[in-house]
Amino acid sequence: MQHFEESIYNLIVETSTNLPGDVRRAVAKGRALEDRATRSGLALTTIAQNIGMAEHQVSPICQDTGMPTFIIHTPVGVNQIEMKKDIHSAIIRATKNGKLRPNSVDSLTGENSGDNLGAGTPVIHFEQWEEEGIDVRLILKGGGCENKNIQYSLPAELEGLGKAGRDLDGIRKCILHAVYQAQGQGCSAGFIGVGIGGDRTTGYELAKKQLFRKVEDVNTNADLGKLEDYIMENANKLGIGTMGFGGEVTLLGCKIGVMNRLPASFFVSVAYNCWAFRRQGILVHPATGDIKEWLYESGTGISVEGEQAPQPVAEPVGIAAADRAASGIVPEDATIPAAPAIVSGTGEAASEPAVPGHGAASEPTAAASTGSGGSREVRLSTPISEEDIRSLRVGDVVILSGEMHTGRDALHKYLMDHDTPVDLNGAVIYHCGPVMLKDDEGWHVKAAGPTTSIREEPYQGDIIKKFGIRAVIGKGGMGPKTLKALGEHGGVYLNAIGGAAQYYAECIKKVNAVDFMEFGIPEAMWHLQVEGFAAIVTMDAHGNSLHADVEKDSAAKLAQFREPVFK
Ligand SMILES: O=C(O)C[C@H](O)C(=O)O
Ligand code: SF4
Repeated sequence: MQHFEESIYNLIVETSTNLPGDVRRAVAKGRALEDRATRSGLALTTIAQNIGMAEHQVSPICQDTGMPTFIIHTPVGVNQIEMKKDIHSAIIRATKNGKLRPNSVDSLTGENSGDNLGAGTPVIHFEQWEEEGIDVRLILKGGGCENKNIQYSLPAELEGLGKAGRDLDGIRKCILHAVYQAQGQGCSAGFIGVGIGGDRTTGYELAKKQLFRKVEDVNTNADLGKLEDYIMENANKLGIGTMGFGGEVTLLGCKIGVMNRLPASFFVSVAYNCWAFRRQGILVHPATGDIKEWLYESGTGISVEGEQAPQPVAEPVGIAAADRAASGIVPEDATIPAAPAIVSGTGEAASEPAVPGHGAASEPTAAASTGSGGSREVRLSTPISEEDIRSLRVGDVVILSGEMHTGRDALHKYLMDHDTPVDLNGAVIYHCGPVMLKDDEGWHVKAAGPTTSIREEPYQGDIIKKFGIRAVIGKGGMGPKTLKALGEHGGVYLNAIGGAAQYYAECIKKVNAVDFMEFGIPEAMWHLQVEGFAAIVTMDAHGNSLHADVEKDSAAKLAQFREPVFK
């Protein structure tokens, strides 16, 4: 099978950079349901633009290319040992070429192997079958959405929903709760795979395998098909929205599988996948290793525009996101807009009605312009003053220029009891683990979207105060400890659009330097020169948190699903 390594390399690149057709149609459907001028609507526009950029630049849709997981069916007689060697070499090549982020980290030492190989990685499941061809499927599922997977053991008492029994209605409650508990942290709007039964291990495996079904297929089990339809009709009533900003679209797909269980156990396992639902497959010739056919429809040419009733919507700056997305590629001569789609073309930010429970925006600073609906676009350069930060309110869109510093799990733990290598007074910390490539000119950013910020909650408040940091950028929001520190010290949390890795890479004009390379590329402290980096204030220095409000609001909505539906 002399071409098998090349075929696997092509599968990896296609999966990482070109969102498949069925997923794009689901994103387009979601966009059609969301008001374009809201934060969620504009986040989806940024996502659409990012999808086109990734395809055009053949670069990772999201910087987190996850735990490469292969499910391979082979006819009898195929040498799986040789296949595994070819897969490893393709993984190494794809990592070296910046199509995968080095993601294999020693769980005890924290050391990143640098080439995505290591104990248990990549994941390769081989199964034999009666067919002649070799069927290879790959999913790249990132850590942030993997962290939102959840497993229920029935019967159980579920928050807001009461008792969940060992029946279809109990399963219904588990699935709704699974969508609720993810909030926006797993980069909603998401897709879920559900596994009913099995033991703890096989239940989760079944859930993940459901993600290999096509988005538009019909469940062969009529009862489960009805449950899938019910979930798709009702999960969006939770109002969590894209990125957890609040909105009409929280879930884009639900696929449910079932298997036998032990008498003592009744597990309902949910695999939560973000909007960057990257899975692809190939049928391979068993003699030559060539690709005979692709198993999921390519995304090329499939619009993520999403037809919407004509609405007075201000087009994003630069070439309209819709044109980029519709073409599926970013035209060669396209100038990537400095002010991103989060900000409308007229310089007005999302015309979101004022966030419930938040005061009207204070007087705009010199660099601000006021959009309708009370939110503003505020241009700031680092280092940022306390006055400028305290003038910001939840809902404002901040467009940043100047130097910012990446920092996530390893750095935050380190800074708790060490000093910082750079002055962080007035600085911006970006929760991001980028894909980076180095050549003779130095380091280049290949993908740089935000990571889930809640993981830094134990450290963030202390670090903000210890070093004088003014803004933290990430996604999914942070908790009460950080919110308190923002008020005491004068800081804000800015929510960037999760998964928009090409979008934000475009705003990074230069890599000034890097510290802590010993933490590995994703965890190092990258000092980046940015221009036009846009993100939304979702936690401000006045005690306001959009995340707390959406969580409270969606909890109340969840409770509406308490009464039995499937009797
Ligand atoms: O690891 C990352 O860069 C992002 C991660 O997938 C996350 O969603 O937090
Ligand atoms: S950052 Fe968001 S889009 Fe990227 S892998 Fe994590 S959850 Fe998915």
